[in-house]
Amino acid sequence: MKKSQLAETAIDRIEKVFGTHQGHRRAHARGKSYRARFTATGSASELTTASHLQKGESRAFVRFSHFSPDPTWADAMSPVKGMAVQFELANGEATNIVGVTSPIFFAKTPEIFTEMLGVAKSFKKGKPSITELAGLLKDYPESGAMLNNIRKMQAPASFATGQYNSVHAFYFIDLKGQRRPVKYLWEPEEAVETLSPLDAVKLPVGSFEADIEDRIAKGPVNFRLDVILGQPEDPTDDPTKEWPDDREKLTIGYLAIVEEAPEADEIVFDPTLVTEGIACSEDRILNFRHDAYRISHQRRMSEQ
Ligand code: HEM
Repeated sequence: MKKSQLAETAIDRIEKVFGTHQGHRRAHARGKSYRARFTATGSASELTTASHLQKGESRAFVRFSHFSPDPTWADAMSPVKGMAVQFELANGEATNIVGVTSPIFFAKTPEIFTEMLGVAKSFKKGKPSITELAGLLKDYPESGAMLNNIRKMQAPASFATGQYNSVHAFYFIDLKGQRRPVKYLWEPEEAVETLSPLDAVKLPVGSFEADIEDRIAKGPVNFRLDVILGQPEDPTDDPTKEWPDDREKLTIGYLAIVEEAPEADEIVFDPTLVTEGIACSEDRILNFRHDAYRISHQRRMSEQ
């Protein structure tokens, strides 16, 4: 199957499992968008020629979200939260960093992702095909481990207290053309804080949005942008694998989120939108996301 056909199938299956929600993103449907200022420290200059990572300031949009494709789900049912950032570049172009509060993804390839959604379809009818799912998890143990983690995972207490991972690796490319694998990590200025599942279920729908609005009304909500520097043995093609904890981290910038920006709701935060000085890794899930996000965008815009 061609990559774009597989992406159509994946989006069709998301709709089958979670419903079609007119005008909404087909994943991370509920969220809130903001304006931000990004200040690059300049410490990435030796590793990449990317213009927004040279010492200085740029403007950005940020969208916080709950992972569910169903916008009516309670905040607690989406322990994975998203933080998508789009930087405006001096040449009029843009580039994105899209993060979630999990360091890994549950499927290694687009085919596995789409196959798993095909099985999940039966959950909706209240008759989970346990045999099929068990077979699938036996074939893909990395997915089983991740799904177990999600079950145990605690949501951040606020969008402002989450740590957001790019999950995929990217390459920084320096002036001489040398490539260095990196992963991004947004670290909150506030202490990292999570919610117990018991506290999370008490929260009314939309409480995360109300909380972040309150915080921003009082002053900027701040994040630090770190890159984790990969070593040659670290996998760059597998989003189900974390890199070892002891990898060097470099702080390359600070983000101050300052005001609401509903106009950013239309943005497609395609993680493959990189700029000169940065390249996507070979990770097939990362590259698949380009088509999936385009299709979701087409569908949601045609419904407005
Ligand atoms: C097979 C893999 C994946 C598929 C098919 C997929 C699909 C989607 C779709 C359809 C959207 C909505 C796009 C739009 O309408 O603008 C979306 C949004 C999002 N996805 Fe994924 N996704 C995948 C993997 C991931 C991974 C690995 C991450 C981890 C960083 C991620 C994080 C997000 C976030 C944070 C958003 C919200 C972006 C925003 O605020 O607009 N996704 N995803």
